[in-house]
Order: sequence, then structure tokens, then C-alpha cells
Amino acid sequence: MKALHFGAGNIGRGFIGKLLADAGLQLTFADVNQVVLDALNARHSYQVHVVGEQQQIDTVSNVNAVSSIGDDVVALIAQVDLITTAVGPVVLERIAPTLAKGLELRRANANDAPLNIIACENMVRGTSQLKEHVKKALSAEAWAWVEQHVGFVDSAVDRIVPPSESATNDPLEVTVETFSEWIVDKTQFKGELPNIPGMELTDNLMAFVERKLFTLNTGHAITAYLGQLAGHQTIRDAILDEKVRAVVKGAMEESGAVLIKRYGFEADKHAAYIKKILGRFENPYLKDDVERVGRQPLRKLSAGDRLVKPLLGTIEYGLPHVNLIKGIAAAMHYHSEQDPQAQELKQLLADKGPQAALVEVSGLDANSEAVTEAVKAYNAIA
Ligand SMILES: NC(=O)c1ccc[n+]([C@@H]2O[C@H](COP(=O)([O-])OP(=O)(O)OC[C@H]3O[C@@H](n4cnc5c(N)ncnc54)[C@H](O)[C@@H]3O)[C@@H](O)[C@H]2O)c1
Ligand SMILES: O=P(O)(O)OC[C@@H](O)[C@@H](O)[C@H](O)[C@H](O)CO
Repeated sequence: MKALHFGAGNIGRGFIGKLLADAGLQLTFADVNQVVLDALNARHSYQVHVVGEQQQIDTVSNVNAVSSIGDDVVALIAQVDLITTAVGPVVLERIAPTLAKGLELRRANANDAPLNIIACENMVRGTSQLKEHVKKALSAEAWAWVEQHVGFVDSAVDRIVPPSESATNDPLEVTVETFSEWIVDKTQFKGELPNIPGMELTDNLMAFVERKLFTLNTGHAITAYLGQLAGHQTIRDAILDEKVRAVVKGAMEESGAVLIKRYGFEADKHAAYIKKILGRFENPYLKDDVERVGRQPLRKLSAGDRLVKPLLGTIEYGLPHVNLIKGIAAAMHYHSEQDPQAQELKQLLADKGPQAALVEVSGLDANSEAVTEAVKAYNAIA
């Protein structure tokens, strides 16, 4: 079985690509980073440091790489059995035209073998969003063929993988936590269901996507934003700060109450899930900067993402949300010289003030109590 994975970054090399290669799939990474492409094609292998209470170094072997721009990647799309991505939500739209070209070629070559595409991004149904971008790039005829032969499979992906701090400056080495979870929607596959150790199949994906994004990522983001305000550089230092921890835990409990109501999760099991996540944030073997976890604050403050979506859930069910509000206010204070979205947010706040800026990025109602509460919390921090 042949696989093509877009995005040879942290989660690509450290999780999804590793699982596919370990399962014996013939794996090619597609990326735009020439240093990484050259290193993969020179060595065809790299090391994954799995760190936690038990530590091990795994070697991922027999992998190739191709530029995600050009004819080679298009030719591969026409041949492979599985395509996965871990490029970041904003890049999905950029790779869609290439996917469309490859699917056109596949059709022209009369390759009717089933192909499945799985986006492994921190998004609610990211593959379905990618599907819409691909559809826009194809004729109605080509799309009818794609719908028959190509499965667009949504997934939830969980493993904390910060950029590696390789002692040897190896651009391929990656450091990952021991925990990992990749859950895919089995109802969306074309052809036989794949048997890839580490890939779990479910027919109830939304519950898993929301559980992960609105617990781990909600708590992670708030740890980063409050951590930065308190002067911490890493997620571990931030979560060990009792004041930060109390808000983070409170916010995960608030989003948890929404999830319990919506999906019928058992309260004690969900409390154990939160406890485990807090332990993962404390991992002493990972150096995860608040700037990585807080990256792209406009995305994180948008309506469907980890801060505002759970808040909307609490409003829907009439549940408390004081800690989620504190998290949103802290996100509005996020600053980073390297992050264009942080710069944009800063400018927006300077131009329009906190109320209008928050309404613009979050889609929240300007006259809602939630906006008033968030602006009050923002000003209190200022
Ligand atoms: N790192 C984590 O802990 C983690 C965990 C779960 C999910 N995720 C999700 O995985 C995705 C990737 O995150 P990451 O941390 O691995 O980021 P990353 O920046 O380490 O990796 C992204 C990779 O995509 C590549 N890329 C950019 N544009 C491209 C293009 N047009 N074609 C092909 N490749 C391109 C980059 O060069 C880079 O190698 C994000 O959606 C993130 O939310 C990350
Ligand atoms: O990747 P982002 O920017 O959506 O979120 C940053 C982190 O919260 C995220 O990468 C986590 O490490 C990951 O989701 C763990 O599974």
C-alpha cells in the first residue's frame, strides 16, 4: 500500500508519518521545506525520541520525500492508496489545487482504485473543509468521478510534539510524548477499511473531535496565554503556576460540562481525562514554548475553535464560563514578534478597541453579555 503525507513537520514526522511507515506502507512525505526534503531523500530514515516515564528512540525507515509543488507530487496523487496531511489549517486551501490536479490525472489514467484522504489538523472536520476546497478546483464531471472513488475521512489527532531540540541540529529528529491518539470516521472510507496499528476507527467522530479540541486544546491555549502574561516561557512552567492552573482546570471543567451535556460522557471519566491532560502539560521531558501553543491567536479566537465554541456551548446550556472568559481575555493580550496573526490582533485592538476587535475575530454578538464580560476581563488584565 502506498501513502503520501503532506507536511513533514512535527506531527507529520513524529506521529502520522511514523504510524504509516511502521505499518509497512510505502511512504512519501510532501513538503515545501527544502532542507527537510533533501535530508529525507539522502537518508530515507530519521529518529523519533519518545519521552515520558519510559523513554525510547525509534527509527522510522524507508521513507521518501517530494516537493509539494510540481509534477512529481501530482503523479504520486494519481497512484497512492492513502493521502494524509498535517500542514496546519490555513495551508489546506493551498494544497487543494494540487490535490485536484492529481485527482484529474488519476481519472485520466483510469485508476479506479479507492483512495482515502485524511486531514490530521486541529480542526472540527478538517477533511470535510479540504474536500470543499478540492471540489471548487474541479469540473462537475471530475467531481462526480471523485465522489465515486475518493473517500474524504475526518479525524481527531492527539500527540504533543513541540519542535525538537536536537543536540546534533538534525533537521529530521523529532521528540514526542508517549501518549498518542488518532481517531478516524469509519463511515467515510471508500473501499476496505485500512488496518493501521494506532489508527482507531469510530462511527461517532464528532464526540471525539470535540472532546479533544475543546478539552486538551482549550486548556493548552489558556495555559499558553496566561503563562505568557505571568512571564513563563514553557507550558510546563505555566501549568505548575497555581494561579494559571486553577483557571486552566476551571476552563476545561466548563467546556467539559458542555461536552457531558452534548455527548453524554460520564462525568467521572471526563474528570480523569482532564487530570491526565494536566499531567501531559507538566511533562518534564518536553520543552514546549508558550509561543508554539499560543500561535495564530486569530484562528484560536475564531467562532469554531477551542475558546469561543465551548463558550457558546455554555451559553446554549446556561452553564458557567468565568474561566473560559479569562482565557479569551488572555488570548487577546497574546504577543509575539514572529507571529503575523499576533501582529494583526495587536493592530486590530489598537484600531478598534477590545469590544469591536473581539466581535470581529470571534463572531460573537456585539451586545452579548459574553463580550461585555470578556472586555471587562481584558481591561482588568491591562
Ligand atoms: N505539534 C502538535 O503537537 C500537534 C498535535 C496534533 C495536531 N497538530 C496539528 O498538526 C498540524 C501541523 O502541526 P505541526 O505542529 O506539525 O506544524 P509544523 O509547522 O511542525 O509542520 C507543518 C509542516 O507543513 C509544511 N508545509 C507548509 N506548507 C506546505 C505546503 N504547501 N505543502 C506541504 N507542506 C507544507 C511545513 O513546511 C512543515 O513541515 C496542525 O494543524 C496542528 O494543529 C499538531
Ligand atoms: O497546533 P495548534 O496551533 O492548533 O495548537 C497548539 C497545540 O495546542 C497543539 O499542537 C497540541 O500540541 C496538540 O493538539 C496535541 O495533540
